Amino acid sequence: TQSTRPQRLLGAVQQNATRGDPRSVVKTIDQFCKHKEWAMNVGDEKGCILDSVVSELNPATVLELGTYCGYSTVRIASLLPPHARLITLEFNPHFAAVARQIIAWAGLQDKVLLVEGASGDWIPKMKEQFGVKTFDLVFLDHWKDRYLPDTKLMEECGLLRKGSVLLADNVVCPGTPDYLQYVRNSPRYNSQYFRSHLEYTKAEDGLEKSVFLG
Ligand SMILES: Cc1ncnc2c1ncn2[C@@H]1O[C@H](/C=C/CNC(=O)c2cc(-c3ccc(F)cc3)cc(O)c2O)[C@@H](O)[C@H]1O
Ligand SMILES: [Mg+2]
Repeated sequence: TQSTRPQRLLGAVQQNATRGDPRSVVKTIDQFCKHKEWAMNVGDEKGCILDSVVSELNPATVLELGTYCGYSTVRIASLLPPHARLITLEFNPHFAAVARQIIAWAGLQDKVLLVEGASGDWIPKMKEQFGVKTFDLVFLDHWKDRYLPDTKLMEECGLLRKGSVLLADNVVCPGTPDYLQYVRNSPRYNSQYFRSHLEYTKAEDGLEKSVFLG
């Protein structure tokens, strides 16, 4: 049977990255996407911005929406303090299976909880199912038309506190116009655009960092 791109990406990690070394997993995926096949990982340029936001925030609880192959999951989890936890939501079982193996190859499975299912179904269950109070950081990188409804849902479910940070990928390309308009015009957020490029290309893209004001 034909392999899928995520399977080929996993193969590259298993052949070239050092087990237990998140940086080598990240580097291997970026090499694969630059020289073999493009894939929709946040990439190394926006990834450095992601790293700086995570390092500065030093979050105890992180939510990622849209795991895909686990590239940003590995980047974030590798920067978390020992008892911090990252919950990542992915509704495609094949992508989830690949991501689990990539997260395990990086040795980060103890910090990461990959939950299979749709964000809209799981966000309302975060408190009762996982004992989450609020999230210090949310990384949005799933279907672009879900950023706004899921943000409103997180507000309604009391999952954001004063100072919680939303970091959104692709606010320029493919673009998330309704989400941007909301966080940039709502009095409940302080929003900032970090200009960068679409992963592995010269096209413009960027990350929007929005601090919830409570
Ligand atoms: C409600 C719900 N619940 C759970 N999982 C969910 C979910 N909605 C989606 N997912 C999951 O998350 C990933 C989806 C990511 C979507 N990302 C993009 O479409 C994307 C596209 C580009 C891109 C840019 C220029 C182009 F020409 C082509 C593509 C770049 C990117 O960085 C992207 O992120 C994928 O793994 C999907 O199964
Ligand atoms: Mg993205």
